[in-house]
Amino acid sequence: MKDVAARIIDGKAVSQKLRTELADEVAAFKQQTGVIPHLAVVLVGDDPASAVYVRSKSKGCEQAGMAGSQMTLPADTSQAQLLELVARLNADPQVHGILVQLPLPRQIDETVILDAIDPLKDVDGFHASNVGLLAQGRPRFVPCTPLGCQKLLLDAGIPTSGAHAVVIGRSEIVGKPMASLLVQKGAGGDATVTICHSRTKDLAAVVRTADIVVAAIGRPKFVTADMIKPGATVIDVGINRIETGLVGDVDYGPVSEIAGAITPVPGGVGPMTIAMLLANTLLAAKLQTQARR
Ligand SMILES: Nc1nc(=O)c2c([nH]1)NC[C@@H]1CN(c3ccc(C(=O)N[C@@H](CCC(=O)O)C(=O)O)cc3)C=[N+]21
Repeated sequence: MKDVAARIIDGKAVSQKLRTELADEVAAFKQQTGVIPHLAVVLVGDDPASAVYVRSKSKGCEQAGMAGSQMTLPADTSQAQLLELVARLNADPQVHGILVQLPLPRQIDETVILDAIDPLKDVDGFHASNVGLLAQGRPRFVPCTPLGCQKLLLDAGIPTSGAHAVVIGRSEIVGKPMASLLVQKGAGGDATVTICHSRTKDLAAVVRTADIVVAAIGRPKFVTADMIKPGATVIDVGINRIETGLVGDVDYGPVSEIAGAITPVPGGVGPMTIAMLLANTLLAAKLQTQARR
């Protein structure tokens, strides 16, 4: 047993640092090109939690010296109407990044919408061509949450090369791209990667072999202390709103007594997601400014 509490990986602090660096890069880009990077965020429906994220995204843009705009469509918007808005944003040379907030109402097929976004404006990295580029090891836009997790590991000096990383969850937006990043050659990669999911046999035994655990299941306190090898690094991607407030996918108290390092919720991965979205918006502006010359 390990009796020293884990090091807390402070995602809020790391994201602040990255956002300050980004603001300098944005200023230099504006000076060189006269172009102001612009992120357009589209929200369908009036889910209050989504509205809060959407506002923090456009606020983040302004803090970094970029432009943020948001469009809210009614919950009964049709797929055709949303496609029309996406086409308009695709054609707008002032807009460099487009984010359509997920989940979408049931009458709209998410993959149809995501694949309609211009891949050079796809700051979420969810378009099939960006997914393919990441899988091929030549990433363009990498999904913000897994990219933020990788940056946290790098910033905290957690070695990934040769480490056994276990990703719990096989979603297209976190689990799969996270595994791609960790297995890739180079810094923040070179890990031996296992993906666990709801059909995995003896998941606890697999997770117990991990040097790095990335929990992206979407179930509150799913990862318990008995699943963690002493000294392992635990990255908690979960954002679960329960009666007692916001909790992650990790049973934080007990796990933090076993782990070597751990991300809290809130203040861990969440703020990094926003920072990566802003970084991807600058990348989008750069790609489009080059493309037009
Ligand atoms: N197209 C699309 N792209 C997304 O990136 C996307 C999305 N749809 N739909 C919803 C999820 C969720 N998401 C979060 C981002 C930041 C925090 C975040 O900053 N959380 C803070 C606290 C938040 C709070 O207190 O409510 C934290 O963890 O410290 C959380 C969740 C992005 N998402």
